[in-house]
Amino acid sequence: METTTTDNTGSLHSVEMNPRHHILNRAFALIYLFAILVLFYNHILNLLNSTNSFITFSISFSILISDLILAFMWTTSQPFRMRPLTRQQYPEKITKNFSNEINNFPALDIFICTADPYKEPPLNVVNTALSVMAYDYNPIEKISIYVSDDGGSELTLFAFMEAAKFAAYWLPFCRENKIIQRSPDAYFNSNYTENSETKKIKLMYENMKKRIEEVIERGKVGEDYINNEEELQAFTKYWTLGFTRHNHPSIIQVLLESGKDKDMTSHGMPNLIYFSREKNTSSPHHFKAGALNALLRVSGIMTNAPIILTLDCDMYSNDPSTPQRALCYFLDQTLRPNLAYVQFPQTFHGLNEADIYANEIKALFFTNPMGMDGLNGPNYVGTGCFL
Ligand SMILES: O=c1ccn([C@@H]2O[C@H](COP(=O)(O)OP(=O)(O)O[C@H]3O[C@H](CO)[C@@H](O)[C@H](O)[C@H]3O)[C@@H](O)[C@H]2O)c(=O)[nH]1
Ligand SMILES: [Mn+2]
Repeated sequence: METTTTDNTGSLHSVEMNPRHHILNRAFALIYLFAILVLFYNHILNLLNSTNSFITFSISFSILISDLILAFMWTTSQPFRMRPLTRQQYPEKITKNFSNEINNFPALDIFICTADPYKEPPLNVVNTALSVMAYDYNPIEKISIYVSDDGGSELTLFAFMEAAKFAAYWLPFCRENKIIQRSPDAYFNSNYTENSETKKIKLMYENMKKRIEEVIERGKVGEDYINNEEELQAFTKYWTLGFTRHNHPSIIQVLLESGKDKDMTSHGMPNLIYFSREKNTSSPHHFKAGALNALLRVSGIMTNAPIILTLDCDMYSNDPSTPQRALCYFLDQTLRPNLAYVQFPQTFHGLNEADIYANEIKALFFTNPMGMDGLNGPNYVGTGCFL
């Protein structure tokens, strides 16, 4: 396939324009436009011939209006087909060409928003967090994960206390075995090779899952689930009489402290912070946007990383080199003045194979953003975005 690729050797990323793609898209648009014009010509003829009966006139007229709306929608989507771009990153070059960067990646703050422990099970949020805590990042201590809980739920905090303990085993397991799926749930549902080590870690995951699910079922964290004085203090300090999810002071609980907490192999760990912003019924909370604003203020004081990744609670990262891929753009000084964010597309799991209902939403996450990239840059889809 003939393509135009811009890749100065040593560059951390390349951009590819496929001229055949462009010509075919444009030719198709032209043929389609011609067909639309013929259609409207036909509609107008029908309209003129139906003036003697009110009913046939109104039918012809309403069909014309509907087709006008569809043609308008088609026209607005066409610019995205004119100049689509494909991008490629070379994270392995960060090590080669930026030897001084390898031990000095910039700090990265990761925001994960959740809002309700019953609609968004904490076990899923834990999987989201573990998939990014286990990123290949050097040093891992530079990563800080902030979990924003708009549900203000002790159940979510409990789930993350458990996750912090499990992470001490999960992170070295992923690192040493070069696991790709670093969300435990996705990993144990994949075709992994079973051996004594995977059996052991699966058992630990199942234990954590059982504890989290039992607590959710009971609706409160019983004393028998609390392991130490520190945990007890966190629950009794915040969840006092009069605490409701719509009315409570802010809660910040540091569950893992990088530099202090180590995993089972004495390797460092990222920061893990549970956070629930202050809420009261008299002021609007502005949903996820409000949560992100509060996270910006908290992280600004605690870690203030130059790069932030935003994630929803119902997703996980499926590639441990993701932050390095984003760095391929952020480390490029020539790109920097015009670079607002680096966004990854969402892919969905659990769809039927042929995706007959188009649940992948390919146009929203692939086709349109790649087309916008060739014009002025893609729109922000709200998640999976480094900024
Ligand atoms: O008061 C709230 C309400 C929601 N959320 C979180 O916001 C995220 C997105 O909400 P969801 O209900 O899952 O929306 P979706 O339609 O699945 O998400 C898409 O649409 C949202 C609204 O446009 C964007 O914010 C998301 O990034 C985008 O993935 C979730 O993590 C929620 O936990 C909060 O933190 N606080
Ligand atoms: Mn969602």
